[in-house]
This record gives sequence, structure tokens and C-alpha cells, in this order.
Amino acid sequence: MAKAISPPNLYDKVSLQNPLHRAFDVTIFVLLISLLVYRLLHFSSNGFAWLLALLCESCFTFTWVLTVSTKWNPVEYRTYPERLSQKIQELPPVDMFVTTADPELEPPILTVNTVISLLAVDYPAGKLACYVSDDGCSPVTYYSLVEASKFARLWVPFCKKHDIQDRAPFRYFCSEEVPLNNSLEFQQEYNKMKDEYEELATKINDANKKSIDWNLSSGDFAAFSNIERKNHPAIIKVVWENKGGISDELPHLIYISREKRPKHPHHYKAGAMNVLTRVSGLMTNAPFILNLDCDMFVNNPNIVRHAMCLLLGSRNERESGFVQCPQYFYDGLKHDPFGNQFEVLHKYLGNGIGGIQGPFYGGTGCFHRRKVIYGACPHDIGIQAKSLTPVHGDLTEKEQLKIFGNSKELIRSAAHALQGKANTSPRLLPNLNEAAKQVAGCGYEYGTSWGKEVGWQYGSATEDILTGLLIHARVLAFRSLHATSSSLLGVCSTGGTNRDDPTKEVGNRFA
Ligand SMILES: O=c1ccn([C@@H]2O[C@H](COP(=O)(O)OP(=O)(O)O[C@H]3O[C@H](CO)[C@@H](O)[C@H](O)[C@H]3O)[C@@H](O)[C@H]2O)c(=O)[nH]1
Ligand SMILES: [Mn+2]
Repeated sequence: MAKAISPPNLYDKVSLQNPLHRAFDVTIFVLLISLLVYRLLHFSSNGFAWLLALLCESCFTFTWVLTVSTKWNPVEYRTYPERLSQKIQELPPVDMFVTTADPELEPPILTVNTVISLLAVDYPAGKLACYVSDDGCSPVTYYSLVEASKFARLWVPFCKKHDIQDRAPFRYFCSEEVPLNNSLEFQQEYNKMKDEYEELATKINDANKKSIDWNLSSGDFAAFSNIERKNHPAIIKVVWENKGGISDELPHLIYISREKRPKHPHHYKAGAMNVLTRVSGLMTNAPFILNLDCDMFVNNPNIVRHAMCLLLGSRNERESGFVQCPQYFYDGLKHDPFGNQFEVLHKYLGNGIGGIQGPFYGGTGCFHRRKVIYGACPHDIGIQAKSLTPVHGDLTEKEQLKIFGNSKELIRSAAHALQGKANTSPRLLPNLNEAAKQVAGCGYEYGTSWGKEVGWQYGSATEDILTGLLIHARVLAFRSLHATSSSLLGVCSTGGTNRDDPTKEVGNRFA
């Protein structure tokens, strides 16, 4: 049975130890050792087959011991977002990153749903900014975001007023049944929102099928004219700016397509994440960063507050280097034949790893500390930190230029982030556009520490493993956000080997 093992705070660490499981494991361990001893004792009187059996059983025992020791002390974290207001004066800002790479394989309607669900989270909007990285450099994606921000201005107040839980509109409207709420006012607003969403989906789908007449040569879309997907300058556009930092408005929404040139490596998602980190560092410089792939959406509007309980509620920052939400998927097949839900990983090993050092960084759905991404150790390990990493709060200007690159604005903001200071003089986002384009350039990182000691690591097609290992080496522990296990949901494979097909299916369901 579960019992609390630490005093109530912003979170409780709850032990999930099961004495019966432990008794089974000890019994199996004794039996395995007895078998190995038996093999050894009778080794000389048996032949080659006996040796082979001994080797196999030793390997099995070794991996079994590793697995059991990993899940020996399972824990779960229960978070209490309602206590945040008693514990801290002001909620910290969070920069939210969405990555998309291809409007064909990842239809913009899907990306738009991810973005809308992020814009609608229950958190002061003035503290949030959503940055979308488009590696496809697609005017359709940009157009979709512009249209989505117009829709979100109606959708977000509707969700907050009626306490809607499914804030990705395609999920909310996917049921044929109208939600049970008898008030006439709700029915009218529901019907209006449904029409608005259908209109948005039709517009985006028409744009994707190129059945509307694009005028790329002038106005807002001129930046997309005469460009190739893999050969173009940086395009950065502020789709929506929450000028006064007002809580009831929409968060900032910024579109970024980093510079790409044929002879420059772009480093896949890691490269996109580093550009997002630098541009957001210039613009909003929030101390916390959340990343979602464009095929996931927020299923629990309180997710950011839950994560803050773990990030702010620890005794010191070393105990929560990052907070990883487990990846779950919606509309999976019965009995999960493709193993999308990682049942064993999350339920058994995941809780066990939570009791040791915490989870691995798994890419999407992770809340990071900006200064840890910048390569620093949490402050409170002082001098020891300097032996672990060259990045710390007392860098000289020359060191800063070498590490972070040749942008004075970025260096200033990075110094603030490393010293744990807030952005002192917020500026209008469009005024930062030129500086942002500089740090989104493909040559910006040459000779710097980006991709090595700073930011998301290069050298592997998947950015999360190397980056996670590097962070694990610098920080003591990590938290897994299990209390709200389906807070984030993604598209999963429902057939065959091509994982992109279901993405298309889901994306087109409403269009
Ligand atoms: O050049 C690229 C390639 C990919 N992406 C984005 O990266 C994300 C993940 O790529 P995907 O191909 O969907 O990888 P998955 O295997 O589905 O993703 C899992 O594995 C990745 C690599 O380990 C992690 O980054 C992800 O967060 C994790 O969900 C998507 O949003 C893509 O749009 C880019 O932005 N630029
Ligand atoms: Mn994916």
C-alpha cells in the first residue's frame, strides 16, 4: 500500500513498495543463485552443453538483477498546484517550444492543435510565450498559425469560462455528442466554437492543398517568396504579442524558420531546439522551457502548474534538473499491439527509476531549466560546479562570446539566465527581430559551444539521449511527472511500419 514518506509540500514522494513483489523477487533471486551453484558444482561431470547453459543462466541472472534493482524502490510524485500561491509570490515565466519539420508529414492542423492547447493552459498568459520552429519553412504553417491565433482569441476564454479539459479543439470536437451542460448560453457558445473550428480547419486544409490563391510576393508572406526549403534565410515573425503581459490575453506566439543552406549541417531537431533557445533567450528569456513535438497536445490544462510544484518545491535545484512527462498516446489500438504506450517502461521501470535518480530525458514533454540547458550546474553546488562545466555565472565577456557566440544581446540575456535574474527591461518583440535573425543564422554556432557544452547536443540523429546524459552528469536528480500521467498525449501508430500515416489520418479528420 502507498504511504507518504516526506512531509506535505508542493509535492509528496509516495513510496509504491509492495512487500509481496519483494518476497517474490528475493525467492527468484535465491533460486537463480542455487541454479548457478548447482551448475558450478557439477561442471566437471558434464559436457559443453552444461557450459553453454551456465553462460546463458549467468547472463540472465545478471540482467535480471539489474532490472530488479532498478524497480526495487518504486516511487511516485503527487503534486499540489493549489498550494503554489501559498508557497511562492509569483509564478515564473515559461517558454514553450513546438517543433515541426514537414507540412506534408506533419499536417499544419496538427501543429495548430498543439499550439492552441499550449496557448490555453491554466497559467498567467503574461508569463508564457510559445515559439514554433518550422524546419519546413512553409508559408502554410505560418498562415495556419496566424489563423489559429485568431481562433485562439475566442477558444481560450471559452475553455477558461467553462473549465473545458480537452483544450486541443480537434479532441474536444471529435465526439458527435454535445457535452452535458444544459445552459442555453453554453449550447450557443459551443455551437459557435464548433463552427469557428470547422472554418479554421477548412481554411488550413485548403491552404495545404494549395487551393487558395497565395500572394507570396507582397505583404506578410513576402518572406516566403522565391525560397527553397533547404536554402533560405532566417524568417522570424511575431504572430501575436501580449504587449502588456496581461494574464487574460493570449501568450506571445512567435514563428521561427531558422536559416538553412545546402552546405551547412542543420542537426535535425537538436539544431532547431538550439535556435529556439537562443531566439527565446533574446525575446523572453524565461527560466523554464517546455518542448512539445507538433504531434502532441496538452491534455491537462494544469500541466505547467504541476511541473512547477516539482521544479520549485525541491529543497534545492539539484534535485530536479528537469521534469519529464511520460509519453502517452491517444486512440491506440486495443491491447496496444505496437507497444506505443510503453506500459512496462512507465508503470514498472519508470516508477523504479523515479526512486533512484529519476527519468531519462525523453525529448517531447520535458520541462527544462534554461540555465541547465546553457550548460550550467545549479548554483548551490558552488565551486564544485566549475570543475564540472565551463559555464557558470561569473564568466568574463571574452569567455561568454566564445561559449554563446557573437551576439551581445544573447550574451546579456544568457548572463541574466545563469545568474537567475529576471529579464530587466522587456522590449517590444518585433524590435528584437534583427538580433533574433542573427542567432537563427546557420553560421552562428561556428566556433562556439552550442551543440557541445551548451544547448541540445549534436552528433546523434536523436537529440534527447546525448543531451540527457550530459545533464545527468551535472545535476543530481530528476523528476517524472506521473501524478498527471496523461497530461500530454501524442499521435501513435495504428498500423504497419510507417509511423507517418496515422499522423496524416488524425490531421485530416476535421478538415
Ligand atoms: O530536422 C528536424 C527533424 C525533426 N524535427 C522535429 O522533431 C520532433 C520529433 O521528431 P520525430 O521524427 O517525430 O521523432 P519521434 O521518434 O516521433 O520523437 C521521439 O524521439 C525524438 C528523438 O529521440 C525526440 O526528440 C522526440 O521528442 C520524441 O517524441 C518533431 O516535432 C519534428 O517536427 C525538427 O524540428 N527538425
Ligand atoms: Mn513524433
